[in-house]
Amino acid sequence: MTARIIDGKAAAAELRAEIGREVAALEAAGKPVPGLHVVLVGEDPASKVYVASKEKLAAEIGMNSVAHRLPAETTEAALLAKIAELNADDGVDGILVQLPLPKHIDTGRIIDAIDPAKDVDGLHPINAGLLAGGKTGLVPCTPLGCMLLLKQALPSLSGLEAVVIGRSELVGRPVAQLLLQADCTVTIAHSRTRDLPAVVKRADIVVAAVGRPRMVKGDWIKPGATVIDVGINRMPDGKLAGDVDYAQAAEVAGAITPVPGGVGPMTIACLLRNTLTAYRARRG
Ligand SMILES: Nc1nc2c(c(=O)[nH]1)N[C@@H](CN(C=O)c1ccc(C(=O)N[C@@H](CCC(=O)O)C(=O)O)cc1)CN2
Repeated sequence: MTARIIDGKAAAAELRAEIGREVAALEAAGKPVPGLHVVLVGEDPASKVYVASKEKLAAEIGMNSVAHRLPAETTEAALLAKIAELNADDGVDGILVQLPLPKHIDTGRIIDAIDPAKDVDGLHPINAGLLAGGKTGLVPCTPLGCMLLLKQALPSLSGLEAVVIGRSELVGRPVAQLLLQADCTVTIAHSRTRDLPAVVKRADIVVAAVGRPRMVKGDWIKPGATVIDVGINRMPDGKLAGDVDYAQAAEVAGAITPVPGGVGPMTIACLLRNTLTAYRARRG
């Protein structure tokens, strides 16, 4: 069997175009356009690329897109002051602080300072709590992207066995909550899970979010399963690899996301969707 490729690049382009039409309709009605503000601290090369991409794609669909680039030596107090300024600005609908932050800054303290109504990353404890309670707040972008791809790939998720590998606050935990909301039977596997291959083998849906290149092997996958690979690992040759051994898994799975071109592009499209959601919740 050769798996169907789930094309995240195409799905993301379609989602951005749809949001762009909604932004154009707001503008045509004489309303302000949504404002997305992304904060980058320091010079991490990958973060610089992601922030530039967020800035460009938000502007491309007509949003008011602003990137705040702060030096690596920025203090926690200065970053908190920047967030307070953005929280208080009525023209700001979405605030995202690019992660990882430099080590001298406490990430939790920064996330907690963002107005939950503007937290388009969905990481604030209020939004995480709403998600854990099965309610709708702002949902983290990558998990939201995984769900949109799964809903596109499968006729129904109800009753399916889902195994999420990884328990991070950014991906593993929220995607597990979303799968539960979609009536899947969910297992969160992690570094202490015993016999991980056997756990993964019973899954109809596998979401790999561990950050270890090609860790999930083809013979771990149940024939016909849907595989969502969240890993984006830069290899010594400069190429990207996912957390799943794609060549092996594609021989067994029913459908699979590639890396690059799978979940990654959905992350930014979902950020734009969250910005529009935050705008509508605040401004109608
Ligand atoms: N505050 C946040 N920080 C980070 C998040 C996040 O959701 N919020 N996620 C990642 C980085 N990220 C967005 O910020 C991101 C990662 C990957 C992609 C993407 O489109 N990847 C492409 C490949 C790009 C490449 O060549 O490097 C793909 O997979 O096809 C977009 C956004 C960590 N930080």
